[in-house]
Amino acid sequence: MSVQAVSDVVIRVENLTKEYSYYTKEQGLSGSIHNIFYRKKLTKCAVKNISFEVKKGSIVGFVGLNGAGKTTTLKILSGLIKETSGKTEVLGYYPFHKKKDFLKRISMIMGNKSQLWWDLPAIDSFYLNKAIYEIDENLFKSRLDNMVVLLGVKDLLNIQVRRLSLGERMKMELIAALLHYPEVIFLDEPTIGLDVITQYNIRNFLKDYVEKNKATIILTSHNFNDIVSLCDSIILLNHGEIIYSNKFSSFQRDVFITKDIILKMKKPITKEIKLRLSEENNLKYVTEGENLIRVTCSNECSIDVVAYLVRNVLDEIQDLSIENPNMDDVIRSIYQREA
Ligand SMILES: Nc1ncnc2c1ncn2[C@@H]1O[C@H](COP(=O)(O)OP(=O)(O)OP(=O)(O)O)[C@@H](O)[C@H]1O
Repeated sequence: MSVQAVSDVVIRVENLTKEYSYYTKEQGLSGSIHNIFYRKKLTKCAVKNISFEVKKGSIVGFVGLNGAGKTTTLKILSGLIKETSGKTEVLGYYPFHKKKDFLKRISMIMGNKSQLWWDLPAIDSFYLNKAIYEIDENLFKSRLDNMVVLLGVKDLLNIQVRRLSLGERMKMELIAALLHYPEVIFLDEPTIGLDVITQYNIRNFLKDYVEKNKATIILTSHNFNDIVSLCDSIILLNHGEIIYSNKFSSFQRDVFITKDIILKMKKPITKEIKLRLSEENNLKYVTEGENLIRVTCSNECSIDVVAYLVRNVLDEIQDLSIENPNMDDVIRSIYQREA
């Protein structure tokens, strides 16, 4: 490996394992009293012996079903919790030492947790972060102005955070987390619960930030659009283990190989329409309800299939849309393949 390639790696994880220990508690008052004398200890292995590297300037998507170990890995990488075994290095630091210099160069944003002061306007939290991260006054002002304009929240800076909508608050969370211009950002579900326009704006904002600052992001998401539009590589976790890791382009070629064409018909689907569809031997479709048809086809064939449908049933179609497969279905298909 060349010297250049070695210095490009900003996150290095080797044989990382995290086990949580916890106790069961029986129900009710008698259960609580019983618990004082006898507690059953349980262990959950959330991350099992995983290894990977992330290069500077890349956006890596951590994908997996609920409980796969994504958040646990991000918490270890940001120094919030300690691993059980294995080696982690972020920007050359061991995260759990939580050195001031390290914390100044990273950020962790959790879509379902807030770092803002709930009863104060967001601008107060921004000034608090300015003090914590020792950001120069002029830099602070220019960065804040820039982000506020990009995210369209200028008029909301002086409103109490608890009065903001979910999407507005998420934009403020991003500003608070990025004011110190972190080089490595851990994003846990950044678009959870947001409408499509807000999701789109936040993705563009993040792309712009990475491009301009050569920052590195690891993000977890159950939203395929986040992965498709942001990530250049993908790591798939299942029960704490990495079952797939590749560049996003290869992932698309390997796994993300079908499209669903949804036809909304003007009238309930008749036998005659089904007959016309089945004339195309390889066409796989299912009907959903009275007048929805879902045709699944390979990516390369999707244009031909749309052309075929338009030729054969155009008069009957009220609406047509093309969708990528559902994220969880794709993950499940990889699990089955790996199994
Ligand atoms: N503090 C804890 N104590 C005990 N078990 C925990 C703790 N935190 C997480 N776990 C368990 O570890 C496993 C991995 O959890 P984690 O939050 O990392 O999953 P995830 O992939 O982020 O899931 P999701 O997509 O639902 O957010 C889960 O089975 C969870 O129940």
